[in-house]
Amino acid sequence: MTVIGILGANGRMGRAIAAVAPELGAGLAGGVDQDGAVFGPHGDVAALAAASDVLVDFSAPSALAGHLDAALAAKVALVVGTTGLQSEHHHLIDDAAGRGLAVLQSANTSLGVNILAHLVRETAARLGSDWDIEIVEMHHRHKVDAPSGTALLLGTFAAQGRNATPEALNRFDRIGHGNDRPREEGTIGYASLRGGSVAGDHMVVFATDNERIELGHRAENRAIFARGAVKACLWMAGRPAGRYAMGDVLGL
Ligand SMILES: NC(=O)C1=CN([C@@H]2O[C@H](COP(=O)(O)OP(=O)(O)OC[C@H]3O[C@@H](n4cnc5c(N)ncnc54)[C@H](OP(=O)(O)O)[C@@H]3O)[C@@H](O)[C@H]2O)C=CC1
Ligand SMILES: O=C(O)C1=N[C@H](C(=O)O)C[C@H](O)C1
Repeated sequence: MTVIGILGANGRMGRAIAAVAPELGAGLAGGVDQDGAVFGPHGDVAALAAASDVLVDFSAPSALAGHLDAALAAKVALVVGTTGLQSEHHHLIDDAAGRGLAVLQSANTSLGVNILAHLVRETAARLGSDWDIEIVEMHHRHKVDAPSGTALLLGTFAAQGRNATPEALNRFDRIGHGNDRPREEGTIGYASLRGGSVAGDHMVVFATDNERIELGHRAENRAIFARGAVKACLWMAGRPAGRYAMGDVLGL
């Protein structure tokens, strides 16, 4: 049986993962957060890593470097679901993969969003730059990062469809830069709403003169992310070193 250690175990996602792991046939070594053990006998990340086949991290970007080091030292795979990652965090992940870690990073572990990402890439590839792309997301009032990691993931797939990088196309600054700027052709815009208990809604709008295509996904609860994360853990345990994505697990 694959045994999982949960990082960020006291959080909404950490608790959701602990709840679904048994029904998917995974064992639990325990869970820690920044204050130590949340459940199980292991009081820090190093001890938990040593007792696990794979670690799963849904915590905070500031914790990532320590979690990568602990996984490398214990020679166990790591699944990273934390969002709000900046380019320096992605470099740390690439570096750890180069130093022998099997690491999967995904801003959204649900099947539905990963299917949606492929539909977005395909749609963007078939439409010219006279089709404006806007990504709208809504999440619960406790979420700290914006735009969501999923919105950025969907924007990356849209940019790929246009043979471009998200860095070249993304625009985050429509508000606060004066009132004299029409939309720049070919760019990808983002809007973030926060309120209530929304688990995660995403909509990608392709708009041109007189018509629109809207491709979207609504998460009704966190169990969809938690099940995807546990499936990713089961798939990652014992994998060779390298950086993986949810599409590898799902065969997309
Ligand atoms: N990939 C995906 O499919 C999904 C990703 N997410 C992402 O997962 C992350 C967690 O979300 P959620 O569970 O809602 O957040 P919560 O705030 O509920 O939980 C975060 C957990 O991480 C712990 N934590 C915070 N900072 C640190 C640190 N520096 N070191 C160790 N542990 C730390 C917290 O401990 P404490 O309580 O002591 O502060 C808490 O246990 C977010 O980035 C979110 O966007 C969420 C859903 C799905
Ligand atoms: O914080 C959340 O809750 C979620 N975060 C992820 C994101 O930033 O995209 C995934 C999901 O939408 C829920």
